[in-house]
Amino acid sequence: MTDDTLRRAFAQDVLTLRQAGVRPVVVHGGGPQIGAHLDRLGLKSSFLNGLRVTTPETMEVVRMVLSGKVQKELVALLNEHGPYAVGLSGEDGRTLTAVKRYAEVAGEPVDIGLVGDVARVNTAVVRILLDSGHIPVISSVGRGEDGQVYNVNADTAAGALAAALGTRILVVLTDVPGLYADWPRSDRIVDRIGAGELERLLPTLNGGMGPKMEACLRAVRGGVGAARVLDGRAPHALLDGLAGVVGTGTTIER
Ligand SMILES: Nc1ncnc2c1ncn2[C@@H]1O[C@H](COP(=O)(O)OP(=O)(O)O)[C@@H](O)[C@H]1O
Ligand SMILES: CC(=O)N[C@@H](CCC(=O)OP(=O)(O)O)C(=O)O
Repeated sequence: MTDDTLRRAFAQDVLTLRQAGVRPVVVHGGGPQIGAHLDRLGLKSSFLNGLRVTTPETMEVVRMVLSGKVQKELVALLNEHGPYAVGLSGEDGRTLTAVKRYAEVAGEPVDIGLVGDVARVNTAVVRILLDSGHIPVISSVGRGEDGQVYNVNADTAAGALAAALGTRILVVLTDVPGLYADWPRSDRIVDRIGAGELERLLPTLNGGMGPKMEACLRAVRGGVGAARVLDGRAPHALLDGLAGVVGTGTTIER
């Protein structure tokens, strides 16, 4: 999403899917864009368990960048060929109700501020948009029942939405070719993995792969047909991945 050519190829893929009768829902993050904006403001930020430690000041930037910048750019790109895409924050229509999430270090919970997990999904507005032929584009910001706005990891938001909508497939685009079997070594990619095996593997995963695989697990456990982690650095990764081009990514099966 930080490379214009890749972003355009992604938008084309989404539009091609829509034209083919698929009803895509786009959930986006924007970690690098948030990082760049925090730098510009001279604000420091750090990650724990792949999650950004989020102060109220950081939250303001996260919300602004995700719902105000990354989302609007993506919507504009999708709408170059027609009035298809509609941007929604997880806050809108109470799509994502969040609950405070803690990191875990040595089995102990660690407070990482305004980071949220998805407690509940309200699919009403998303379904209205899908039924009217639109492409919902959703940012991973949620509101808690406590009135607080929470920073939700984009993979977490996508996994929860996929399960709530009962989608056929969850596709996760990232910056590696898939799940490395022997991380930090990168010579072997896991082709496919079942939910049970992934659950056992989950505590050993670090960095952003933790929330990503947890989201895939949540999706398939929640009834989604399959989840696929694909290398978003390859142009048209989305269409190639769905077409089952051999050697692409990691598939998480029920
Ligand atoms: N087993 C693993 N396989 C692949 N990547 C891993 C693994 N463990 C940790 N990672 C890290 O997770 C990163 C992907 O997560 P993240 O940075 O959150 O991506 P995104 O921004 O796409 O959500 C990779 O770039 C890699 O550094
Ligand atoms: C809690 C948490 O870590 N939130 C993420 C939200 C954006 C995101 O997930 O963006 P990517 O998909 O580009 O990583 C963050 O603040 O970076």
